[in-house]
Amino acid sequence: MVPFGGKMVCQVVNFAGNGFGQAVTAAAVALLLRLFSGPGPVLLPEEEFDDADNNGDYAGDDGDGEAPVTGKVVPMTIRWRNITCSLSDKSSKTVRFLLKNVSGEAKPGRLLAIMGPSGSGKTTLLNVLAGQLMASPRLHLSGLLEVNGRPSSNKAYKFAFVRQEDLFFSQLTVRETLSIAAELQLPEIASVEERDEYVNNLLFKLGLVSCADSNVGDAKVRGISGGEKKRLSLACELIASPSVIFADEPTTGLDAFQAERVMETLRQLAQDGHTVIFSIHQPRGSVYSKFDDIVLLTEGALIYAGPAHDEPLAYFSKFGYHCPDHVNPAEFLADLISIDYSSAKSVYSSQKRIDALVESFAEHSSAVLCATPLTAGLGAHCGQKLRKKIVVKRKRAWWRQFFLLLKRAWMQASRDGPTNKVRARMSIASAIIFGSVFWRMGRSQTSIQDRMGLLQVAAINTAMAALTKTVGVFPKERAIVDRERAKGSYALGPYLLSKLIAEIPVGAAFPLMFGAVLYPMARLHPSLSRFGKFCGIVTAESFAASAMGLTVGAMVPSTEAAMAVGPSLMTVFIVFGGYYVNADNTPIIFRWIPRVSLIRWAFQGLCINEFKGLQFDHQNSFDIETGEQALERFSLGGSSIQDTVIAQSRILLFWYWTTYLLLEKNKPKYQQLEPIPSEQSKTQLHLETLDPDQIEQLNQFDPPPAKQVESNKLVESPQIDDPIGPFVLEGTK
Ligand SMILES: Nc1ncnc2c1ncn2[C@@H]1O[C@H](COP(=O)(O)OP(=O)(O)OP(=O)(O)O)[C@@H](O)[C@H]1O
Repeated sequence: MVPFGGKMVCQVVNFAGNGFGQAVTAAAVALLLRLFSGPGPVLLPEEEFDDADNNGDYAGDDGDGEAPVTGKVVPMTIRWRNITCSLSDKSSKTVRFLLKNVSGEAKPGRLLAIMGPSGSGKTTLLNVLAGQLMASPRLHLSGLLEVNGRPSSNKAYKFAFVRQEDLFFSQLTVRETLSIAAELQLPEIASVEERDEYVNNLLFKLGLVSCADSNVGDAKVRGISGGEKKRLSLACELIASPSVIFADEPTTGLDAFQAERVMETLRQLAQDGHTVIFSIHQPRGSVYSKFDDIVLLTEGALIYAGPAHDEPLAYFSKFGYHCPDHVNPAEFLADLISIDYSSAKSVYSSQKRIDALVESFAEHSSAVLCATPLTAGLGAHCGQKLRKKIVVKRKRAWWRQFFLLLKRAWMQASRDGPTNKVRARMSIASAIIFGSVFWRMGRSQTSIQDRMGLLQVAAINTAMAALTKTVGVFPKERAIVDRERAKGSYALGPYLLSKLIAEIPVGAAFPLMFGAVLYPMARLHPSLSRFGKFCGIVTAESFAASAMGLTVGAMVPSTEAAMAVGPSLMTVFIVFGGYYVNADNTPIIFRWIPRVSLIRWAFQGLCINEFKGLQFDHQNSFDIETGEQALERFSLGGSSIQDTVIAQSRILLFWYWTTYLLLEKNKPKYQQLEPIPSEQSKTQLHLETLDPDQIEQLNQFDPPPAKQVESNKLVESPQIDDPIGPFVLEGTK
């Protein structure tokens, strides 16, 4: 089929008068309306933190904290030594050290806080310990990490990672969120009663009973509080009974009350036998008092690691840094290890102080490292057992995953009143605008052009509405899905299929509303079956555009990027939508585009549906008398509606398949921890990255402990390349 193009449009404009202008006006008005209405509601929650909720049924408050959570916690001791993480910059040939020879230990039943100023490497260290540092060719990561006396692999034991951003399906209640997560993660739960008991225990444990039946909510509709979201994140992570819990700044953004409750929850979890490691910026005194151990980092270097409470204060007082009475120790420590940027002099003096403290701790820690037996036999044995368990970890059957995900997707799509209301209003408003512009089209010759213009605009509007809705939501949903899939909760196939099916009823409602208002207003082909087909075609197009939105969302890293890419890509399909350009008149490389343009197929289907069987008023011999003649003139005569629907279905499947491949391909990849290189090769590796001046500087640098040559750059120190041995870091008493 050769679609009609520019020349034909000119001819039609000549005989149709203002039809083209009407179409452009309507499209412009619709576009403005869409622009000013914003990107539309977002289904998934933004990070929203708020005030305290004083009616919480919190475990720590009421003594319910001992309600058992199903699943035994296997004690895990994590030790790390000489963790060095560097970031190379090829253009400037420099290496920046994010972590410098960091060593430490986290034990079961203890709460370990990683503290330090912003940018000191807390999150980097946490990610390294959890094996979750995103891979990058510029990064180099080395060191030793062992779990219960065995070299660590993050698949060798169960761990939870609570990230800074809490992401949930906003329309599910707290209980539903946990129930579905439990069913997906624990195939061994066989009955509904068992599941409910498990979930109730978790709700008690995390102090979520009072909000169990509240929606999680999002930026548009208020749901649970920020602190409750954080505890829900913890609850979701606890489902698999992890031995180790990592939490990245769990109190950031929370008010003091909520922060304390979250910290109390972590302390309870530690008391239950979990090893808890978290980063924290500057806790208040009551929060600091809950820590068992701390690691103090500054500019990636260790300044103290060992017991918390008074030990670090005693340690630093040895160097003349005394914590005044009634001062929060955490604030004192934060000030001590931060660079004061208020003046050049203060920068110099604080940098000098920090360098000296880093050096002292390096010497001190090598002096106080002493051998302690591991919970060895038991630990290693448990590790082995776990490894086996995880290797054979079962997933729910494919169909069961599908039904659970279908249920969740349906709840999310159908309950999202605000989003659905806005979509409904937009569909009806667009239909009213187009219906007014193309009000009651008659059967004159000029109405042929009007009809074509209206059908093109209807196709564009439908596609854009579906696309913008999907790209506004999917990148965030993808983040949840990535996290869940990283836990092995389900496969991509059931997820995508459940999403497609769950969104059919809600997704179809809006094109139907659009059609129901526009059709009579514009007085399109007056027949019920034609009206049905009109709605069917725009609905199919809407799903194809949504599928395209999924691909865009899977391709780019953020909603903002998806919002930029999606409409731009759609513009290409609009240009080749069958109305504006004849593909035969374009360079050969563009001629395939109309075949994959969902707008062109929708337009073609709508035209066939509209024109077949219509009679037009005619006076001259060259006038168009029938709809068939009009279709012939626009090279649409040889096709059928069925062809166009099949083409739309193919396009839809193509975009779903592409989304699947992209999601598979863009799975997060983590940086491997390399063993510490031998002395010689390490020096060589380091020298390769330095310029002559820096090598000269390094040659003058003699003493063994870590030394900062330039602030936060070019740090290296010879390592003792001995195998990791059991050790403990102790503060000086
Ligand atoms: N993949 C990376 N690429 C480039 N720079 C990185 C990367 N990862 C971390 N950094 C840099 O390393 C430094 C330490 O980052 P990190 O997030 O660990 O600090 P932080 O102590 O957690 O800071 P904050 O408290 O502000 O979150 C920062 O300057 C950061 O920009």
